Amino acid sequence: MILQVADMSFGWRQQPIFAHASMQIEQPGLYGLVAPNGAGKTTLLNLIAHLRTPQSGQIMIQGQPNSPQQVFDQVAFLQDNSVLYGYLSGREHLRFVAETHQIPITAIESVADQLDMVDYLDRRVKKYSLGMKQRLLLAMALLVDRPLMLLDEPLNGLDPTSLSIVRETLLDLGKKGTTALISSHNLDEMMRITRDIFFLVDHQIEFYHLAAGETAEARYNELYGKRS
Ligand SMILES: Nc1ncnc2c1ncn2[C@@H]1O[C@H](COP(=O)(O)OP(=O)(O)OP(=O)(O)O)[C@@H](O)[C@H]1O
Repeated sequence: MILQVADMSFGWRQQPIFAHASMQIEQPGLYGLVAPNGAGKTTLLNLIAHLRTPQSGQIMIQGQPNSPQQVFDQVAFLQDNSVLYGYLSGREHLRFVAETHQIPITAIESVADQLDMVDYLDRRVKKYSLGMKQRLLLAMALLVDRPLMLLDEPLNGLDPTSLSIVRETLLDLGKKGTTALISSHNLDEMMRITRDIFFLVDHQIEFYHLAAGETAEARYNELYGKRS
């Protein structure tokens, strides 16, 4: 089992987010994570990555509890751009990631090339646009190259060209047997990446495979109220 969340509950003081929720990923591949704003997508990714602790229940990665060591060994996490340092360049971020994970510095060039970032790699991040930051965050996750990738809104703020670069990158990851859990509000783009989607509904995590002809938007509207 690649990822197992079992009977997990987590909430803030007045607000339950998960109540005895469970999820499983048995097969490698790309999986979507979809829910309305504030439902708990980022919280779920933080719980899996051990940045938050559930009040009850278990989270297992590759059959082991999600200890900090297990997360370090098995998981690459693309968080939001608040984890970036404005006064450092993209290359400095990638160097730092490579050093802490004992990855050869030469891997930086190929990741930067793959995401078409070479032109701005030496500029300070405070001068980056939102889309440039998104590509740097994805580059950092790709460099770490773990069997399980947690990608929090990797499609956010991308122009059509960047979107197609990122889409191809994610599809390649899926082909090489990496597992990625990808949150997004961009349902059309999500469907081009995967038809296997986890939806957060009533404090539970529901898996759904979109059948041929079915759209993520129709499923979303069915689950969250609006009728099309
Ligand atoms: N540190 C915190 N303290 C209290 N409540 C929090 C905290 N962080 C998040 N929340 C609340 O937890 C809920 C889930 O937040 P989360 O960021 O996981 O949602 P999300 O599904 O990722 O939302 P979005 O689509 O807007 O990114 C929200 O209602 C939010 O207000």
